[in-house]
Amino acid sequence: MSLLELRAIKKTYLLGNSIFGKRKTVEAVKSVTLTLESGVCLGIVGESGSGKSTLGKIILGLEKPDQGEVLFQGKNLHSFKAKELKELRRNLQVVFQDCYSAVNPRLTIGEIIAEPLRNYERLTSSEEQKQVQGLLELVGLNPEDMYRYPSQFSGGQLQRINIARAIALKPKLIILDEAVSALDALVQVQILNLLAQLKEEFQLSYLFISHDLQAVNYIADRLAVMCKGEVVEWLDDMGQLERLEHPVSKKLLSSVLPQYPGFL
Ligand SMILES: Nc1ncnc2c1ncn2[C@@H]1O[C@H](COP(=O)(O)OP(=O)(O)OP(=O)(O)O)[C@@H](O)[C@H]1O
Repeated sequence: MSLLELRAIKKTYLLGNSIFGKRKTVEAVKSVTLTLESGVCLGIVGESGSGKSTLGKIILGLEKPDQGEVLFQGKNLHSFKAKELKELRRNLQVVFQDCYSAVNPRLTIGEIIAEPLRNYERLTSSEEQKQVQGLLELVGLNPEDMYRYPSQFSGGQLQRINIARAIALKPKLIILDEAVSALDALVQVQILNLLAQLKEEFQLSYLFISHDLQAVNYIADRLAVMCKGEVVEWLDDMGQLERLEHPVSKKLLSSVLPQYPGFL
């Protein structure tokens, strides 16, 4: 059984009225079917507006698809009862691009990382402190950082804190939505290395959403290329990047393989 399965997902947004009074719509996701196996990092790449984030929001339950099904461990997400939904949230975490707005500036780092632990586990304060400090070390930060505030950290450090919070409950799947896109190149590589190491250590699965094929290529095991709401190409093996054929794939490829005779 796949960890995650999307079956013919469709999502259309209603926009404002056109000048003729008809409601305009945008088909953000047209008919997406894909599967993600346990322990795998699936990269979803595509240009801006191709529907990547909408897909992520649908999996997270932040948006409801107009048609289609999302199955998590074989079960339709939209049929989940309250208790199952709580369990799903434990197993399904997310790290967004904007590391600053993802944290409450008035809370200490310790409180931020402890939040999922407080929601799901009954720990004594010394157990909680030990876990938070362990998580900080795991993401390459200092245990003493738990007493500091978000404004005292760089973007890369804050993204490490967001990752620590995301792995606190040892989820099965983490959606990484442009999670390294706002960071400097060197910091991006450091965070990608950290994500790869955590994936191995905790057998995590990732859905790595990005417009940057270079970053996707660094971490993903498999690849889905999206264009105008559809998956237009699929790779089971990242070693076969040169085989990509769709014009959008070729355009994205030129950033990874500069010698590629594509759309430089
Ligand atoms: N809440 C919304 N209301 C109306 N249109 C939306 C909404 N969210 C997304 N869209 C539209 O749906 C399409 C897909 O957007 P989406 O954000 O999923 O793409 P994306 O590939 O993630 O791009 P980006 O990386 O720029 O966010 C776009 O045309 C976008 O304008």
